[in-house]
Amino acid sequence: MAAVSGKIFQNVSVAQYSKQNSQFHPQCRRDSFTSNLRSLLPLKGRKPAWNRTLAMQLRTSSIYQNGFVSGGSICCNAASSSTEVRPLEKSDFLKLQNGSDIRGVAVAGVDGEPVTLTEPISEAIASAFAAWLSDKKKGDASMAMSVSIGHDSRISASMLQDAVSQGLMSAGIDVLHFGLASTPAMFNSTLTRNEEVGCPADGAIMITASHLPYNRNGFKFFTNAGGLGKADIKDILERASDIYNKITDEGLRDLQGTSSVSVKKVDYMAIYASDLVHAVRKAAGNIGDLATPLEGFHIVVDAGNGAGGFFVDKVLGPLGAVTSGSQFLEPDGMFPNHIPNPEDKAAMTAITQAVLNNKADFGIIFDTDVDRSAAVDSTGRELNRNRLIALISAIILEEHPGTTIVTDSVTSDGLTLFIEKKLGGKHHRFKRGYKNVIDEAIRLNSIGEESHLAIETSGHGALKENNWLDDGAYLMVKLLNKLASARASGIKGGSKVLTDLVEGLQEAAVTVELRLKIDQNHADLKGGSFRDYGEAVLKHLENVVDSDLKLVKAPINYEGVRVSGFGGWFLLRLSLHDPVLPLNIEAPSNDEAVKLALVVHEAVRGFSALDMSSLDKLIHRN
Ligand SMILES: O=P(O)(O)OC[C@H]1O[C@H](O)[C@H](O)[C@@H](O)[C@@H]1O
Repeated sequence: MAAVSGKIFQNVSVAQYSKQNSQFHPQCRRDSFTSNLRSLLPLKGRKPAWNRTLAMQLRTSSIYQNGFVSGGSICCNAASSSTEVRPLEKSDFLKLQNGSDIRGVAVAGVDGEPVTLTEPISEAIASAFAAWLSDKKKGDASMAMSVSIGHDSRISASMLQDAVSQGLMSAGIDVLHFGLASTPAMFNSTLTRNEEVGCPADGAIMITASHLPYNRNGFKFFTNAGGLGKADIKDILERASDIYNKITDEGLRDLQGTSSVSVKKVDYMAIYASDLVHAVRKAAGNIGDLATPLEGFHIVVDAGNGAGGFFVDKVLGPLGAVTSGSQFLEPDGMFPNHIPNPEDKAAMTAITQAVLNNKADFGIIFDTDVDRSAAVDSTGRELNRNRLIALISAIILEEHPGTTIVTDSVTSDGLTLFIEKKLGGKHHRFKRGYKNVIDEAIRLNSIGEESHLAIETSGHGALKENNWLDDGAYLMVKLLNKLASARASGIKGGSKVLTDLVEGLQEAAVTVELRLKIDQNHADLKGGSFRDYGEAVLKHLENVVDSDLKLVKAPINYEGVRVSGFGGWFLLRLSLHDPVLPLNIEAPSNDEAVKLALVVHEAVRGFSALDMSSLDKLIHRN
């Protein structure tokens, strides 16, 4: 059963898709594949988990069934049960690492994007996580361990959830299925004590590729110590490669044994959301109507068809807010309305328009898996990027005077002035990457420098009071707290109470972000890595800047080359993941922006593997 022109038909069985399969490797005998994993894994004194009946139950209990769009454009990567798995190189697994996440192509049909995140690979990754977790916990060998699994709205979610469940069960791990969930809720499930639902889980896996296109997917892993870091992800991928290849080397054996692990469906989002509701009620204090402190506020939410729709019925509704005009709340992994990404212009325009059309007091937008967010005030002013950081900083610095705010590297000079001069805090501009800023804030605290907020211009933000959970919903709760407490104290004016908090933030007239691609196949790289090449570009730029009296290199800088001049600044750095040098420029006018762009252009034009077209365009457009 196929779907047509962009629509996905649901309730389609996996078996029906077996012909539309992976380009990355042939289909596999997944049942046998799974059974063979067991010989490589710590079974914790349990019997092997997998059997065909359980597989069927898992498949039919999935919220989203695998599906595809006809016309050769989209199909899910469902494995058939008839062909064998071909061994893969370790490097194939390591290519799936994206900083502290795993990301790959899970849906076939996009030209030039072969499937890399197949069911057996995902199973092996989940089994490797189980082994990693078992090593970390170093507990009693007979101790039962559990892992929660959640996913965003992607069309490959169900397929990957099944594969991941199998990988965990093969390792004797009890599985908690949360279904559609947010990334922060998954981390939360490793912290929350709730015996009824089996929490805290020993580990959590979120199936998501954040805002990336529909054909991608990936995994984020958590324990109660937080999200796994780069080194752990590399370790897991290496283990996964061994598991995967050992099985294919040894051939496939028949499944034996019975299941002694449990698979439980849990409505964890209800538990997580009620904690958010409680936080806002608490912030409203003992004044006014405690149960519905947002009564009288009209708040619209744009979930971008990701996992954030729960915020309307499970958070804002119980708090008494009017939410009419909220949009794109239904999960739809084709993201038909806009990219669920608060950094995306079209997405911000959509929520701004919704606020204005509905004459709402406030607007909230989430990314696909709700670890990022942004807001819009009643006048349609976007509260994102530097403004959102300024706003949350103002709230945190009221609560913790003088504290250090850790941000990513592309934050503005105006933000530093605002945090340090207006709010009396300290701005620690660190590196790009949400995990980098969170880890840095934790490190600062550990050496005696108090920090309560780690936040990126991307909309990722984590607070000490919230266990350094990187949570877009909790960031918005901090803003709702302000609205609720203002109302409780009789202050009128809707979201003005928030807009007032960023009064005095200096903002550049011109803000530019370009991404200069490095051609990895270019002869200039001489077979070396794009990272080495990018570093060479940056070193050269630094030398040029050092010899130019009009330019001042940032005295403290943790990433790339950041330079002040012509009343503005620029930062050229290496992308965390891609063969790209992102260039950020902020300037008081177009002319000044072009002068800064020219500095970069002149310095790096000899590097012919670098795609300068966007820089050329900027210079010649003005
Ligand atoms: O270095 P870039 O390519 O700009 O990517 C940087 C971004 O990468 C990922 O999306 C991370 O989740 C973000 O925290 C980070 O800001």
